[in-house]
Amino acid sequence: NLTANNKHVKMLNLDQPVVMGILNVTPDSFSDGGQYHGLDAAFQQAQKMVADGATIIDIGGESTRPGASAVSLEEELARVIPIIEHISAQLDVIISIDTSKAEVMRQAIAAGAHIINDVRALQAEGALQAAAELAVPVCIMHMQGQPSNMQDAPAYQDVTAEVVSFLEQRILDCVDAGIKREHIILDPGFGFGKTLEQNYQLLADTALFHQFGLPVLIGVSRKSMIGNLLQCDESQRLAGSLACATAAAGDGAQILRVHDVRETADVLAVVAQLAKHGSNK
Ligand SMILES: Cn1cnc2c(O)nc(N)nc21
Repeated sequence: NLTANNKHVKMLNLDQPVVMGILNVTPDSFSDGGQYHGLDAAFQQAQKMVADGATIIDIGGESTRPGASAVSLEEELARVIPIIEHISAQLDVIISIDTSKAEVMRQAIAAGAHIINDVRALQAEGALQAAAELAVPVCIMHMQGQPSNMQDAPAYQDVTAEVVSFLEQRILDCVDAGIKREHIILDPGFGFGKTLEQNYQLLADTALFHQFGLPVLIGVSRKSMIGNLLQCDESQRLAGSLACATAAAGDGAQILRVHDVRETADVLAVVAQLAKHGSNK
């Protein structure tokens, strides 16, 4: 169990897989197209995701889709702090801040966020120290390259072995920096410097990421690994996303980061029910 920050002590019980609802407050987010840019619209979306079964709301002010451009600190803060304050005051839900910037981490936690979600695994200036000082759960994710170039030519000898060993080393770096080991959440980083085949290899290998005894977060919702396979745009990727969620949950993933909360929560309920009946194979 991950205890969120002392501001609102919330227990994140991961005995069963939980849904993390995506709340992009960016004008170019690849799926919502920034329709939640306004505070009220964003809050209503958060409210709906909580009602639909989201245990965590992941708030991001800088799009990390392939080719996305960087966002200034001021702009990112302006996008995320108001909505964090609003959700923290009005909803009983765990809030994660999707950011790589140390200052955004600090201000987001001060504003009521409980978890740090960093696609750059705390590699930016001051991020490791900030996460250690804030003493909250933190998700570290593997990315090859940067959003601006990661999909140009992803290359691995053995994608799973290399992602596993990156996370293994990053855990050591985090612990050395003073982060409690039990506060760390691991994420293979689907779509972050991986080809379609490499993404499916990682998904097939989900169970291997449990070797560290830490929660595993999976984010495949509506991604190109589904779109390129099915040749469809984001609005047509629900079935593919749910198939991936089913596979990941079946392999013990604890947190699923998704756009379609209701449908994913239903999938997890069925997977949990099925898991109660050990097979007789
Ligand atoms: C912000 N973001 C986009 N995709 C993601 C993924 O797969 N994992 C995590 N932790 N964050 C993500």
